[in-house]
Amino acid sequence: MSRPLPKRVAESFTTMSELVMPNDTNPQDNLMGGNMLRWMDICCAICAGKHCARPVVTASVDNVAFKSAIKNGEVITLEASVTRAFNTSIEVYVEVFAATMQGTHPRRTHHAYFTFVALDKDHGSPVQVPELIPLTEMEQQRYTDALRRRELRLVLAGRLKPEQAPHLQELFRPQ
Ligand SMILES: CC(=O)SCCNC(=O)CCNC(=O)[C@H](O)C(C)(C)COP(=O)(O)OP(=O)(O)OC[C@H]1O[C@@H](n2cnc3c(N)ncnc32)[C@H](O)[C@@H]1OP(=O)(O)O
Repeated sequence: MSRPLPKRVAESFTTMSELVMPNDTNPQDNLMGGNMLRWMDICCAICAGKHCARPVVTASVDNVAFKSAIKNGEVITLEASVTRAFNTSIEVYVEVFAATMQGTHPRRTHHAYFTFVALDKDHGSPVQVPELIPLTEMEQQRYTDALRRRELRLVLAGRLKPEQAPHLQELFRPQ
């Protein structure tokens, strides 16, 4: 089967908002990390599904730091965009912003890279994804850096040997 036509980042850009409710929080009244991860996964999965036009599954999540607490009653907004398509997998970047319901105390609270794999509808096996066309300077930067991030996560997952990761090695080479 031929590879689907390439797509631009804007074609799958996804945003969603959630109001943090008592059921989402811990005894300190802060949003539970697990709930945050769940919403990040959902937002990224919608974005990945739009890009691939196929069923997608989460293959991995890179490091997520919980630096800034989000309080009960605050509104969070998630923004997800595809950074690069590989063969059957794509990398999606998600940023999370929080603010009060009145829009005060706005801040960026979380960000992470998710990897999704597109599956064939009939057999559930990985299938080729459309390539990504990065247009803006930021899209091109994320696209370039995605090679290094991919190598790092595949090395950490035991799927790639460090000596097979040239973009990653470049980081550690003296200038
Ligand atoms: C939206 C959701 O929450 S879905 C629910 C949670 N997710 C799941 O249940 C997924 C369960 N896992 C799976 O089904 C399988 O492990 C799959 C489909 C992700 C991968 O299956 P594999 O048999 O490893 O497939 P295969 O070796 O062909 O690799 C397919 C792609 O996955 C990528 N991949 C596999 N593991 C990882 C990983 N840990 N990190 C990043 N990419 C990975 C490979 O690099 C490859 O990408 P490429 O074709 O672009 O080079």
